[in-house]
Formats: sequence, structure tokens, C-alpha cells
Amino acid sequence: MEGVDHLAHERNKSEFDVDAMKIVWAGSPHAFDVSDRISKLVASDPGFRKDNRSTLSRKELFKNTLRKAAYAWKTIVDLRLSEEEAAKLRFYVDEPAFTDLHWGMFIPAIKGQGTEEQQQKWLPLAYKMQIIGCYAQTELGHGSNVQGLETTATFDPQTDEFIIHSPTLTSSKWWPGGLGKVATHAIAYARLIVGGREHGVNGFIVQLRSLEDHSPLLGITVGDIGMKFGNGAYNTMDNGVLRFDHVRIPRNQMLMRVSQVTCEGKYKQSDVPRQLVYGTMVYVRQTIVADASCALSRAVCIATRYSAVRRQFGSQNGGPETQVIDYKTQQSRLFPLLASAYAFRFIGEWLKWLYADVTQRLQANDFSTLPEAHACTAGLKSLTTTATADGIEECRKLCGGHGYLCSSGLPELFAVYVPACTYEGDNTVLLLQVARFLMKTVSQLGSSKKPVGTIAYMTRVEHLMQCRCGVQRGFAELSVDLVEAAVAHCQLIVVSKFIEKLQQEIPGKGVKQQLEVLCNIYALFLLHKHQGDFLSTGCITPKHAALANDELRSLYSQVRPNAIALVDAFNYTDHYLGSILGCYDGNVYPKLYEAAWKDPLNESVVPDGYHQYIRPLLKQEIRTARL
Ligand SMILES: CC(C)(COP(=O)(O)OP(=O)(O)OC[C@H]1O[C@@H](n2cnc3c(N)ncnc32)[C@H](O)[C@@H]1OP(=O)(O)O)[C@@H](O)C(=O)NCCC(=O)NCCSC(=O)/C=C/CC(=O)O
Ligand SMILES: Cc1cc2nc3c(=O)[nH]c(=O)nc-3n(C[C@H](O)[C@H](O)[C@H](O)COP(=O)(O)OP(=O)(O)OC[C@H]3O[C@@H](n4cnc5c(N)ncnc54)[C@H](O)[C@@H]3O)c2cc1C
Repeated sequence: MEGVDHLAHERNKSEFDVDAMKIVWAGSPHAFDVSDRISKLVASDPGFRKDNRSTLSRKELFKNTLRKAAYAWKTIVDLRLSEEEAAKLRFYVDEPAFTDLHWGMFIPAIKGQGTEEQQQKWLPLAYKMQIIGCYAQTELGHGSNVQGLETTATFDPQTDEFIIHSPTLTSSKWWPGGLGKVATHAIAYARLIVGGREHGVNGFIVQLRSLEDHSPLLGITVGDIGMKFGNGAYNTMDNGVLRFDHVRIPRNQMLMRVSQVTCEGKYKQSDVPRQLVYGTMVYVRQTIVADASCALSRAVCIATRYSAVRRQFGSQNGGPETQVIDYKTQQSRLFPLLASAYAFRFIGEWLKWLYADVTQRLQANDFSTLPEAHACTAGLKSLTTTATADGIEECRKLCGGHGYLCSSGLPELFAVYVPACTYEGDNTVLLLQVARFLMKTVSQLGSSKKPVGTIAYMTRVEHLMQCRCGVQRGFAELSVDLVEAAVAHCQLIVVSKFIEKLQQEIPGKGVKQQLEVLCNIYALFLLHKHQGDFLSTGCITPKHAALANDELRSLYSQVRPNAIALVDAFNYTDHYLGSILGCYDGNVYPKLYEAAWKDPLNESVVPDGYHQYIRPLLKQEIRTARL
């Protein structure tokens, strides 16, 4: 029945202050207030409905996304929302769109790689959305290998311009979000050529379309690259293809914080690391870690609530069947994911601090923590997105057959999320960057340069000193093992930062105790999963392994009565969850049944095609003809 909380009995079991946990999850009372207010604003506005997406064609879907993006912008302007509130509104609208790349990459690239003068010129236009930008780095032939990009930017001293050109088919820009049909400008990454000499890849602001009629400018060929994984999903985004045919731009449209070209055609490299050209990717990778905790917590919220609603087998004397959340196998699959959602939330908070710290240091030309920031953002982006993509799929399986319905919200969540394992850096390629950082640290052991921060522990692994000779076998040869070491390094960071979080003041009855249970589940689940490595390296004994497994089972029992309250603490509206299985009141079956009849296929009792194909079949007309 509507209005009845079918999960009330679960909520009454909670042993902690859920409202206090909501503040912990949000990060602060202020953050909770903004999040709660904006999520309810979006949920209550029919202009942001999303329950019809799976029935729209690609063109209808895309036009609807444009409508929503424009409506969101009007809402932001009309309500005079702050930057923080506007970002939250775009988050709860929950639809991949060109605005993601405009706000999430185009603007950060100008802020991170533009000079003061360039920022003063371009940021006001971008903030008012008088231009719409995209981040055009990847090409048909190169994505991971940025130094392999082929687009050229040749300086013409006669006209004080750069000539941007796509010399080969594989140099076509390919994938940039927002590029296909909407962006008026791009930050295009190209090989800088001055006086016949190459100076590596740099970013250039290039106008693509007329601000009058949106037609592509002279020398610009641009379009969408076509349908992607899943029906609705990421197809709300116009990932595009772009070719330049000797397009001329003013010299002052090369982003010149890292390198400069003078009007006389002199190339100058600032006294900052060349890798700052990659700074936007570092920024986005740290946001992706926070996004992972959001995506995983959505899936876990759905699977946990449904696991408490679903009953299967176990009826005694005609009594109710067993809630599937009470099966130990269901708990052993679900609760580590619940713990991971919280773990990724806190590592995301720490990474945001690390990024802010390195940004502040860079402003003072202190580059000392840049390598660690690169390794942490790359490694944690890889770790959390892999675990989240796998976790969303596991949550679908935890919901049995109904998890495969679009109305469960899980197929769409999976389809939209999985490219996170690839964009902003293929996850293996990024782990190899971490491995390179770890091996460089090993090579410096014993020198005066002591490892600090997230690699401080390596001073305690003296035996690595001897294995330096092993490196002679070559990084490539050892890369599989090194990637595993990189994952372990990142897991250690996640566990240690979760433990550090617990050492902070955490208000609310029972809140810290619940987080301690989740931290122990996260850590012991990893130890159980990788116990082969721990045993073979002598880090633990078989007895330790057995104790860990026993403790894990005990922890599952401790979290069980609090499971629903722990996912309520995410404070997601039914609108944002977009899932009948995960609805707050747990009134699943009537909603599933009602939703089925809304499918367009049920608009007619007799389906289109019956008279053309089925009736002849049934009437033996086709069978007789064949015989
Ligand atoms: C794989 C990369 C990093 C290789 O870059 P390369 O220039 O070839 O560097 P090396 O591997 O030779 O390393 C040299 C040196 O530089 C350090 N380093 C590398 N990257 C960074 C960095 N970002 N910050 C700081 N330092 C960095 C590295 O550690 C070495 O240091 P040493 O001390 O050991 O010498 C590069 O090609 C790369 O990043 N590839 C991935 C491309 C990528 O992520 N593309 C994303 C495109 S945008 C996108 O996908 C958008 C998606 C939409 C959305 O997000 O919604
Ligand atoms: C949905 C989506 C949105 C995107 N949006 C943008 C955007 O807005 N702007 C933009 O510029 N780009 C964008 N991209 C492109 C994205 O950044 C690249 O696809 C990504 O960086 C991976 O590069 P790649 O495609 O070249 O993969 P590849 O490097 O070709 O990967 C293929 C395989 O090769 C392996 N591999 C590659 N190099 C090595 C190595 N050295 N050692 C071992 N294995 C290796 C990889 O691990 C992988 O298994 C987007 C991509 C997607 C899917």
C-alpha cells in the first residue's frame, strides 16, 4: 500500500543516529543541507523527470537532454544558485551531457593551463555559458599515449597565428564529450611546431562553430561518433569526431602557463614541469574517485533495500519466507560493497585535500608533491572505478531477475558508469604509472631522499633494496606483477585513510562504531580476497587467515541490523535512485507490476506485426507452404 513503510521494521533495528551519519556521508552540515535541498528540488520538478529515457530514440533522447540542460541552467540563473548548488543540481539531474565537459574539463583546463590574461578573457564567457567548451585530446589513433597525438599546431610568424591541422585520418579528434553537436569551442591538444622544431603536446583554444548559427567554421569538420554501449545510458552525450583543415587561430590562444611562444617565434618552457599540461586529467581523476563512491552507494542502496524486501525459501509452518539479506552468501557479497562505498567516500575526501594541497604548492612553484599526487590520483581512479563497475554488476546479480529490469535502475547505472574504467586514463595504463612511481621510489631507497607520505611505509621494506637488481629484467617484463603491486599500494592507502578518518571526532550515537565495523569489513575482505599473497609472503599465518575469516563473519552479523539505516544515510531521493527495487518505502511488487503496463509494448493488447507474421504462422499458412 502507498504511504506504508515496508522497511520500517528494518529501520527500527538501527543501532546508530542515522541523521548524524547523513552528515558524515555528506561531509559537513553545510554540505548535507545543500545536497538535501537541491536533491529534493530536482526530485520535485517534473522538468527533470527521467523515467521515460529507455523508451526514447537516440535523437529524442539527445534533444531531451538539451532541453534538460537548458532548463537546469535557467533554474540555476532564476534561483541564483551558487557554484556549489549548481554543481549539485547538475549531479542530481543525473544525465551525461555536454555540460559535464564544459564545467568539468574545459573550464578547469583554462584555469590550470591558461595565463592570468587568458583566464580573464575566456573564463567569464565560459561561466556565463556564452561559449560552450569541450576537451579535445584523444584521437582516433591515440588516447592513452598523449605524446603520440598527431594533430599539429604550426606557428606562422608572418601572421602571428597557429595553424591547427589534422594530417592523417588517425589524427581526427575522437571521443571528446560535447563535441559532436554542441560545443562552440574546444581545448584542442596538438604537437607544437615552431620554426620547424617540435615542442611536444600543448593545449589550444579553438572555436569550432559560429556563435550566430552554430554552423561549423571554415576548415572544421565535426559530428557525433555514433551509438555507444546500452540504449539510453551515455547516448545522451554527443561524443564527437573533429578534423581540422589548416585552421588558423591567434597566437594568444595557445594555453601558455606551461610553455610560451613569442611573436618573434621563440619557444620558451616555463620553470614548471612539462607534465602540468596533463593537469586537467589529474583534477578530473580526483573527482572521479568521489563519483565512484556515489555510483557504488546508489547500487548498494538499491541492492540492500531489495535484499531486505525480497523473501525466498525458508518458510516455517506457513510463516513468512526468509529475507534474502539474511543469507550468509548474500551478506558476503553485499556488505563488502557497502563498506567499499563508505571507504571510497573517505578516500575521495582525502584525495580532494591532496589535490588542493598540490595546487597550492604549484602556485608557490613547489613541485615536490606532484609525483605523489599523480600516482595517487591515477591509482585511486583506477582502483575505485574498477571496484565500482564490478560492484554495480554484483548488485544487479544480488537482485536476481528483477535486477535486470530497467525499472531496477541498475542496468542504466552500469551502462553509464563502466566507461569510467577507460576515460580519464585506461585503468591499466594508470596503474603502470603508479608502478613506475613505486619502482622509482625503490631505486631511491638508501639514498638521502627518504620516502614520505603515502610511500613512507617503503622505508620499512629493506629487502626491496636487494630486489633492485630484479629490475634489470625490465619494467615491461615485470609489468603484470607491478600492476598488482600498484593495486596493493592503492588498497593500503584506502585502508589507512579510512583508519585516519576514524581517529577524527565523529559525532552521533553509534556512528563511529558503525564506521569501525565497515572499515574492518573493508580491510578483512581484502585480506580474505588476497590471502594467497599474504600467506605466500609470510605476512600472515594460516591461523591468522582463519581468524580473519571468522571475524569477517562476525562483522557481517554486526552490520546486518544496521544495513538499511546505513544506506538511508546516503540520503538519496527515489527520483535520484531511479529504482523500483530501491524505493525508500520498499513497496516493490505493486510498483513493478504498475510499471510493466506503462511499457509502450503494452499500448495494444495485440502487438504490431501479429496479423503480418504471427497469424499466418498459427494458421499453418507458412508451415504448409514450406512443406
Ligand atoms: C600515460 C601517460 C601518463 C604517459 O605520459 P608521458 O608523457 O608519456 O609520460 P611518461 O609515462 O613518460 O612519464 C614521464 C614522467 O611524467 C610523469 N607524469 C606523467 N603524467 C603525469 C601527470 N598527469 N602529472 C604529473 N606527472 C606526470 C611520470 O610519472 C613520469 O615521471 P618520472 O619521474 O617517472 O619521469 C599519459 O599519456 C596519460 O596520462 N595518458 C592517459 C590519457 C588520458 O587520461 N586521457 C583522458 C582524456 S579526457 C577524457 O577521457 C574525458 C572523459 C570524459 C569525462 O571524464 O567525463
Ligand atoms: C565515454 C567516453 C568519454 C570520453 N570522453 C573524452 C573526452 O571528453 N575527451 C578526450 O580527450 N577523450 C575522451 N575519451 C577518450 C578516453 O580518454 C580514452 O579512450 C582513454 O584515455 C583510453 O585510451 P585509448 O582509447 O587509446 O585506449 P588504449 O590505450 O588503446 O587501450 C587499449 C588497451 O591497450 C592497453 N594498453 C595501452 N597502452 C598500454 C601500455 N603501455 N602497457 C600496457 N597496456 C597498454 C590498455 O590497457 C587497453 O587494455 C572518452 C572515452 C570514453 C569511453
